[in-house]
Amino acid sequence: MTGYLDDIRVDPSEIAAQEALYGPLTQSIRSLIDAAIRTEVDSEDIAGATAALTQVASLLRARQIDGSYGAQPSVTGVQRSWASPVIGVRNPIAPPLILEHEPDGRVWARFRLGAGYEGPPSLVHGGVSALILDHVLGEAVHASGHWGMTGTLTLRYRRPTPLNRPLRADARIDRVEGRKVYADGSISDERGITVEASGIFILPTGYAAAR
Ligand SMILES: CCCCCCCC(=O)SCCNC(=O)CCNC(=O)[C@H](O)C(C)(C)COP(=O)(O)OP(=O)(O)OC[C@H]1O[C@@H](n2cnc3c(N)ncnc32)[C@H](O)[C@@H]1OP(=O)(O)O
Repeated sequence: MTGYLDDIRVDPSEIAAQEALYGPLTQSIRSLIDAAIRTEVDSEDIAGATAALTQVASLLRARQIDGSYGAQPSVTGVQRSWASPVIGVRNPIAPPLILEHEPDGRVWARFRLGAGYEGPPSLVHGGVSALILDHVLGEAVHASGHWGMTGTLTLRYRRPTPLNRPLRADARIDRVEGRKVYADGSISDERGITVEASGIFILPTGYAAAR
């Protein structure tokens, strides 16, 4: 079976050029999502904005890939997750998280979540916290030289997570048992942990280990 991480390398300058091109587009749409949720302009302006956006969408759709973005190769030959809803350079719904990797394998990110991530009023939606923790735990698994699909993700919501405040996500792997990698992590605000997570990531039958 073909490995999930194909060993194809793309010229770094081409990737940098693509990031410089698509990054600002994504940021504009991110800002648009927030504006669409919070706007109080009159109905004529809403109608004008709707028409303008329909035009923009058809401009972008003039040439596009079939289906979803998939696993595009990166400089290092591993998957380039530009469509990820957590870290994606080309996904406006990604906060995005900029992940930092420590030499001991810990993975963390600082971020803020605005109006587009609301659950209870002025608080982060629990599913959004789960999304972020699934990804950050998965990254810790990947950083350890393993790869796996999320088999089980267990969350404990200890306190509400605030919108529009500095947040931090942390993850590390706990242990490896055969094809299963156990990882732990959390989201914290300035006062400490708000959500704790533990996950079991499983290398599917028939797939080769990443390293
Ligand atoms: C770097 C990028 C980070 C990205 C992070 C985001 C990750 C994701 O969102 S992944 C998407 C969500 N996850 C999925 O869709 C997974 C769907 N499920 C599957 O594909 C399969 O059920 C899968 C891969 C989990 C296991 O399938 P399979 O390889 O057939 O497992 P199987 O042979 O039955 O079991 C292997 C071992 O795992 C255990 N196991 C199987 N399923 C689970 C599970 N869901 N939870 C816990 N343990 C499990 C079995 O008991 C067995 O344990 P042992 O070896 O001790 O007997």
